[in-house]
Amino acid sequence: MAFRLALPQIQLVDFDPEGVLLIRGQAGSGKTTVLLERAQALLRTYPRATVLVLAFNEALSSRARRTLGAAVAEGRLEVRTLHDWAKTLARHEGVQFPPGFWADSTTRERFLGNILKRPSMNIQGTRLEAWTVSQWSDEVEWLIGQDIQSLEDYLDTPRRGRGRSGGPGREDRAKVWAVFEQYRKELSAKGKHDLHDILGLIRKASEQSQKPQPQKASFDFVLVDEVQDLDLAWLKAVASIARVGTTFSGDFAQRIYRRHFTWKAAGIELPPARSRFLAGTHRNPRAIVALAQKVLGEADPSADTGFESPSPDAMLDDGQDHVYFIQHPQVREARKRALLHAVDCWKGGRDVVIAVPFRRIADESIKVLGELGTKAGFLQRRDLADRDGAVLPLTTFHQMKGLECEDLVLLGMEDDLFPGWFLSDLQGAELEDKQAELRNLLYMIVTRPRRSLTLSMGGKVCRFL
Ligand SMILES: Nc1ncnc2c1ncn2[C@@H]1O[C@H](COP(=O)(O)OP(=O)(O)OP(=O)(O)O)[C@@H](O)[C@H]1O
Repeated sequence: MAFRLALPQIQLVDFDPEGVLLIRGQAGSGKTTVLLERAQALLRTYPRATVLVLAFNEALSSRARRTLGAAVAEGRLEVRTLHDWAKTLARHEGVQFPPGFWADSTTRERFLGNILKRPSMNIQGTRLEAWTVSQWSDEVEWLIGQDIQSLEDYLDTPRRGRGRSGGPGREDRAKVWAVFEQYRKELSAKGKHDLHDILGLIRKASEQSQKPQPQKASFDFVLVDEVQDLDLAWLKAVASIARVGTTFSGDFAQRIYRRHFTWKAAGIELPPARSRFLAGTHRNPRAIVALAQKVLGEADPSADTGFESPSPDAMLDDGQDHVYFIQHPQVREARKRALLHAVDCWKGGRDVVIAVPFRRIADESIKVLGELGTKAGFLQRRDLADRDGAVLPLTTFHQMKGLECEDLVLLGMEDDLFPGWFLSDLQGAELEDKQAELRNLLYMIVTRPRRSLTLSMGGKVCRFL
C-alpha cells in the first residue's frame, strides 16, 4: 500500500473481531481498503483461522484478489462473489449444474410469459392484466429476494424499500402468488434454478448433505463488501457463514439496485456501537465532492440503515477545477467533443474511462471513435477492473460500482435520457422511488474519478445536476 491508513481507518481494521461490525462511509472514504486490511490483520492475529471475503461482483473480487494476493495464493483466505461461493458449496454437496441450469431474467420472463397466457391463472379482468412481463419478473425477483415462503408471508410483508411502493394490492396478491408458485414448479420440473435465488441454492445444498449446515459452509471470519446492494435473502445466507465474526462495509447512498433488507429481518443484531462511519474521501477532489453532494440532494435512501450524506471535510484540494461540462445544443456534437477529450487523456497515458447509461450509446461511441482512428472497447467485469490501457475503455454506469479511475467522461447527461428514459410510464411513489435510485446511481458514478470528471450533454441538462 502506497499510503498510511488514517487513524479512524486503523481503528476499524483492529476493531473487535468477534460479532458483527458494519463499516459505513461516503464514497472514497476507504471502506473497501479497510475491509481488505482487516482481512489481512485477522490472518496475522489468527494464523490458523479461515477467512472468506465476499465481493459484490467479479470486478470487485479481482480487485480484492490483487490486494490479498499472497494470502489467497497460500490458500489461507478465499475471495468469492456470493454467487460463486454458493455454487462451490452446492457443488461440494453433490448438486449438479447441467447446461441450462441457471434461469436468468430472460428465461424467467419466458416462463412467466407462458404461464400468464393460461386462463387458469385468473388474471383476466383484474388490474394485473395491465402488468408487463418485466413487471411480473420484478415481482418474482422481489419475492425471491425477500425470501417470501407463503401467501401469508406475502400478505404480511410490508412494501418497504425503494422501488416497492407500486406492488400489487392485497386483493391481487393471491393471484400473483399462484403465478409465482407455478413458476417455481415449472422451473424445478425443467431442472432449472433462478439465478437470483442464492439462498434457495444453499438450502438445496443443505438438503443434499442432510446436515443443518453443509460442510465447508463455515468460515471463522467473513468480510462482505458493498452490503447495501444485497437482498434480504442474500443477507440471510451470509449471516449464517461466520463462526466468529462478520464485517460488512457499504454506503447506502450508493444503493443502485431495487433490493432491500433490514438487519433485524436477516436475524442480525447490530448495536449502534458496531455501526461505524468513515467520513471524508481519499479519492475525489473538492469540485467532484461538491457536485456529488448536489446530486444526492436531500435523498434519504433508507432511514433504517443509517444513511449520512457526504461530508465536506477532508476532501482532497489542490485548488483546481476538476469538473467539466461539455454542452452543445446537438447531442451528437457534445458527445463527439467529450470523446475527443477522452482520447486526449488516453493518449496522454492517463487512466480514463468513458461511462454511459446504456450499452447502445457505448456501441455508437466506439464507432465514432473508430472513425476518429482510436481503438476503443466495451469493457465489463474483470476486464474493466484489470484494464491495461490497450484500448480506450467504455462501460455502463453500473459496471463502475466500487471501481475508480483517474479521469471519467460521462456521456448521456441529457435530462430526457438520464433520468427521463427510465422514468417514462412511472407515476406517484413509484416515480419518486425510481428517481431516488437513479440519484444514487449518479452519485456512485460521479465519485469514481481521482482526478477529473467530464460530463457531456446536448439540450436540457440532467435534473440531478
Ligand atoms: N488513508 C488513505 N490515504 C490515502 N489514500 C487512501 C487512504 N485510504 C484509502 N485510500 C485510497 O482512496 C481510494 C478510495 O478507497 P476505497 O475504494 O477503499 O473507498 P470506498 O469507501 O470503498 O469507496 P466507494 O464506496 O466509493 O467504492 C482508493 O484509491 C484507496 O487506495
